[in-house]
Amino acid sequence: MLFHVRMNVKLPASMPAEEAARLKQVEKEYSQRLQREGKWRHIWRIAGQYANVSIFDVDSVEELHTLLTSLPLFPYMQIETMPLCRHPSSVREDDR
Ligand SMILES: O=C(O)CC1=CCC(=O)O1
Repeated sequence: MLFHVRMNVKLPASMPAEEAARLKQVEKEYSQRLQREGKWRHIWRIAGQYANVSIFDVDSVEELHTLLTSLPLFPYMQIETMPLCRHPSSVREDDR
C-alpha cells in the first residue's frame, strides 16, 4: 500500500541547539533504515520550508501509523497522509 505523506516540522524555539541536532541525527538514521528496507520509498524537501513530501510503501494502515508515530521528530511534526492507488495511465509497473 502506497501513501503520500507530508511532514511539517516545527521545533520549539526553546529547544537547545544540541538537543535539536541530536534529534535530527536520530531521525536521519531512522529514515535511512526505512529507506533501505523499502518502506520509505521517496523523500523530498519542500523548497523553502522545513517540510518534506514522502512516499511510504507499507503492508497496512496500522503499519504506517506505527512508523510515523515512531519518528523521533513526531512530537514536533504536523503530518498529513493520503492513500494512493495505481493510475490507469501509469507506464510504471511498480506503481502499486
Ligand atoms: O527534515 C525533515 O523533513 C524531517 C525528516 C524526516 C526524515 C528525516 O531524515 O528528516
